[in-house]
Amino acid sequence: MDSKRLRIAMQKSGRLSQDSQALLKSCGLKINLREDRLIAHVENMPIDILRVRDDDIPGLVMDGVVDLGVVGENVLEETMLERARMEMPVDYKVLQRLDYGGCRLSLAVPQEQVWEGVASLNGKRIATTYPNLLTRYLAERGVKYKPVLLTGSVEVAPRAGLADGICDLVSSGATLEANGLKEVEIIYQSKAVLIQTCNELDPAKQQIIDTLIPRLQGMLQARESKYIMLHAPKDKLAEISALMPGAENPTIMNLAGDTNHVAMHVVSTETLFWETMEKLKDLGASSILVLPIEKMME
Ligand SMILES: Nc1ncnc2c1ncn2[C@@H]1O[C@H](COP(=O)(O)OP(=O)(O)OP(=O)(O)O)[C@@H](O)[C@H]1O
Ligand SMILES: O=P(O)(O)OC[C@H]1O[C@H](OP(=O)(O)OP(=O)(O)O)[C@H](O)[C@@H]1O
Ligand SMILES: [Mg+2]
Repeated sequence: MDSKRLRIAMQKSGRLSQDSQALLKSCGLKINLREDRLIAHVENMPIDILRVRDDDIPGLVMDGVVDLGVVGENVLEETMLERARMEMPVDYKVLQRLDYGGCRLSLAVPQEQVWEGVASLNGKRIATTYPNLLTRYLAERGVKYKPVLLTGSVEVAPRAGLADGICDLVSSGATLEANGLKEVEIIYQSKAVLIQTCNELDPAKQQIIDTLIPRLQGMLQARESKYIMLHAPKDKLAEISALMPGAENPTIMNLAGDTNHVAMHVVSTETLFWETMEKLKDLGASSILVLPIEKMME
């Protein structure tokens, strides 16, 4: 592998892989991806993408084997605790928190069990893939438990008689429900993050990162912003602006043949809910259009 090319580690397949690929593509990277290949070359920039299991990403970054990595904060924190325990290096920099991979690490017990707080887990068997995060959480609360380490299918452990409860990732809660479990305590909230090695980088690599970060931030900002166009009565402009978050400096234009109304264009930092649109209408606004923004640079 060419050491002058920036190396980014990403999950090969799973919950983060599609979104991570899409985000890099939206930053202008042309990724020549072949499903069977573990390294994908970026055609238009000196970047290589390493496609690995998500568990390996924090270690690859902390050991300086890759320059950047995209991983869930849950895996990052778990790896950090594990490596600290083993007295291995744990240095990394968070370059950007991302807007996908949102989930929580939660404790869950069988639905029929009456929940009387974490103290009731004392001496119980808990199945998890995240023993370090779980141990930290329970130790802070004076609870000693018996870990049952599983790397997948954690939710079936109680029914299979392997454990009394579980500690696993939840987003919609459908997997817990399908396995007769209820979420009783959230122990960690997570999203995907872009991290960088603390090793000194070649200036050429640093320059690529300096180009990528504003693009990435522009994409993330654009994704949560909307371009709003509407017609507004001139005497209600302040009230109408106040309903649209982040819309401090709207563009105001005259409307041909109408002296009472103006056209108003606004970049709002949040999407507009139906309820807000209804309030705008009550204030006399009309022709309200909400458009997605593809890219942004301030
Ligand atoms: N239900 C979910 N909703 C949203 N994000 C999730 C969900 N489950 C997991 N994640 C996030 O995505 C990451 C990857 O999850 P996935 O289930 O694909 O991991 P995995 O099975 O360990 O994959 P790998 O084969 O790479 O080890 C998790 O560590 C977490 O940050
Ligand atoms: O609350 P929910 O929306 O049901 O999501 C939670 C499930 O999602 C994740 O697994 P995933 O589906 O990624 O499969 P895996 O365990 O095989 O990796 C996680 O490990 C849970 O099992
Ligand atoms: Mg994994």
